[in-house]
Amino acid sequence: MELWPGAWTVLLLLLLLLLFLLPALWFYSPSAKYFFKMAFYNGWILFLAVLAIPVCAVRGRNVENMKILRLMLLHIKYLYGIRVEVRGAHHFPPSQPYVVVSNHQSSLDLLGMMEVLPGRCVPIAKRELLWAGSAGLACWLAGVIFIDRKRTGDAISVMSEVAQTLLTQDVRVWVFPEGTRNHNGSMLPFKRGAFHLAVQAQVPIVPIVMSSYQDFYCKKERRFTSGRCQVRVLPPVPTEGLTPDDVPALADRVRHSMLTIFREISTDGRGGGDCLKKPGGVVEARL
Ligand SMILES: CCCCCCCCCCCCCC(=O)SCCNC(=O)CCNC(=O)[C@H](O)C(C)(C)COP(=O)(O)OP(=O)(O)OC[C@H]1O[C@@H](n2cnc3c(N)ncnc32)[C@H](O)[C@@H]1OP(=O)(O)O
Ligand SMILES: CCCCCCCC/C=C\CCCCCCCC(=O)OC[C@@H](O)COP(=O)(O)O
Repeated sequence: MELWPGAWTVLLLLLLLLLFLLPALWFYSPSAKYFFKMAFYNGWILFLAVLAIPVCAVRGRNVENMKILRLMLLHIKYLYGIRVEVRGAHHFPPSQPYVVVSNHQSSLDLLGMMEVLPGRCVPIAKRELLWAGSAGLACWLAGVIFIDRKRTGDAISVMSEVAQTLLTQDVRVWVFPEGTRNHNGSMLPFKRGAFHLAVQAQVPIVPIVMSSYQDFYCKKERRFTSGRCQVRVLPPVPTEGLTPDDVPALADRVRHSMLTIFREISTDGRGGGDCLKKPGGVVEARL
């Protein structure tokens, strides 16, 4: 293919511009740095998923594949300088099915989740994640359970099937009972699916709390630095003998204990409040 003679000069100039512009943006614009870091986070996960897919595919769709995804993602915390400190891991029941419930601040939760993910444990995820390119396929191969949040009836019947699978195939599930990402420094009201699931299967609930990221990450402020996060595993909550009527009180009790721990371990100096800085530099606290 013949290129117009000036084209090389233009290409060279563009390349030089990129070489200077990108580092300049990185160093002088915290917002640009935030975008690069988030773009790399997603891009890197998509790339790792491409590597994981053939390895998982030869084993077929299997919860054991979650181990492969976990191993592949464990190093990401080092790339971002995030120290993940795990406490209470001894609370995981050693060999029985259970339902893990944890707070959901951002897609960075994947880091804390992979740090403590027990064997044969699969997350319940929104159906849209299935279409996230290679990551969606890798999740499917690892047995991630997808629910359609727009169809309550369907989501509930999937959860009821899961209650059976928990017992027959000895698996554990990880649910984010807030049902969506929430970075407002507190926890949204809990949806009850996870608790119905645990009561139906009569298995314990293991609550896990990840401390606030607001020290090092704030989407609204476009701030993403290195930092520290504590992942606390709480003692299992038994559900034997409980009936569907007990679910609302059970969900409230678990949420209350998680919120107490969340406030205790979140050392962001903002009281766990909203990280959004008002124009005057005042931090708005919304508990
Ligand atoms: C290398 C590559 C790696 C890639 C990454 C790998 C890792 C990937 C990690 C991915 C992480 C991804 C993370 C993510 O994607 S997080 C987003 C998806 N997860 C969730 O949404 C989970 C939490 N949601 C729920 O539990 C909801 O309740 C569901 C979804 C079930 C329905 O929600 P919906 O909003 O539609 O309705 P509602 O909550 O108002 O409920 C309506 C009524 O039904 C009752 N009800 C509920 N359930 C049951 C039940 N089972 N049996 C009997 N009844 C049940 C309920 O009590 C209520 O009644 P009442 O109480 O008002 O009378
Ligand atoms: C060819 C198509 C390419 C599509 C590219 C899509 C880019 C996605 C890239 C990487 C995927 C990273 C997987 C991270 C998983 C994080 C799970 C997560 O945090 O899901 C959000 C969900 O809990 C709640 O969602 P909402 O807050 O309700 O919203």
